[in-house]
Amino acid sequence: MGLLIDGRWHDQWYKSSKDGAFERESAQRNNPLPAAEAGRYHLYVSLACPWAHRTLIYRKLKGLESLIDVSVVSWLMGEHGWTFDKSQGSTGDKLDGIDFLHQRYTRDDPHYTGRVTVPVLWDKHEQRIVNNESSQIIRIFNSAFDGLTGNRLDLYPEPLRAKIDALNERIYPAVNNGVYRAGFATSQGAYEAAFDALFSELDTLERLLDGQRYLAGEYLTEADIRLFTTIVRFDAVYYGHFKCNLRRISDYPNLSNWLRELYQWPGVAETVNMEHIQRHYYMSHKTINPNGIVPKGPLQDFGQAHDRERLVGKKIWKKTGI
Ligand SMILES: N[C@@H](CCC(=O)N[C@@H](CS)C(=O)NCC(=O)O)C(=O)O
Repeated sequence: MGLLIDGRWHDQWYKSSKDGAFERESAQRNNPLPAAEAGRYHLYVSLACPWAHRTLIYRKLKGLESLIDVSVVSWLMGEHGWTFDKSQGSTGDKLDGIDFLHQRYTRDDPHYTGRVTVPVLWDKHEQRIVNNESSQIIRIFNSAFDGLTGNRLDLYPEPLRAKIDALNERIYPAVNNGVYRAGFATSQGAYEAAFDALFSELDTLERLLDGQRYLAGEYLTEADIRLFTTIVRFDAVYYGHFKCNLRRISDYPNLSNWLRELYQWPGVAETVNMEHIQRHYYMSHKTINPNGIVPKGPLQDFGQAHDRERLVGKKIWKKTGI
């Protein structure tokens, strides 16, 4: 794993702050979509990555599969960062067969400095990265192509935006990024702070989901998708590999039933790849798992019946006009 400095690749582990806390670099490409066109954009993802996973779910739910093709990187993020090694689960780079994702970044900017992350939304016409921030790519997918697809589903409906924003603001630091802050901490204090904030938020979410079907109420929204991609990885990876082991998700009845409902949502299960997920984390993070042994468990079946029908659910909000 590493980063680009002035367009040159350097193999380097994450730097943590003085007190041992992990700090995630902000995404550097935050552009809106230039124009909605079928076939113009290409999506780069890792099937292991929770941030990239959000974009894959949106691509399914919003009917974008025939408009936006995808290249999947290999599960192993080693000395060259993300690669297109087909022997390690990659599809290869479908655009021009590059070997490493960092080559895509330097094609955008030959002097790029920063981490080379997924997801990436690439513009084939302009030969540049439109956006590499998942929270923005999913907003683009939520509406930009509606005129082409006729898809009216709205995961960020106007009347629920304030609620969704407030949920995201809590859940991102404590849970989505919180598991990484626990796993990549390099001091006991930083680890414990992340651990405590994580389980305090999971306890709050467990209570919230006791009385309502989804995070923002009766509709499935962006807030649920963003949380889902972390929760579905939790027991298999974060519990052990990142030492988030106060409780498993399977110890939380509401969270685990909510997880199953989302997993069983049409199209979602096809976006979950446990082989990529487990291999990526355990094989790539050599500082925390030096021998790269991948655990065989736990036994999980997200296809089991859930009990969420006991609560009122209205599925996904539908836009009235496009
Ligand atoms: N803010 C970004 C974060 C993306 C991110 O950190 N992705 C990880 C994979 S899970 C990555 O590519 N890491 C490579 C690195 O940091 O070197 C987003 O949400 O899109």
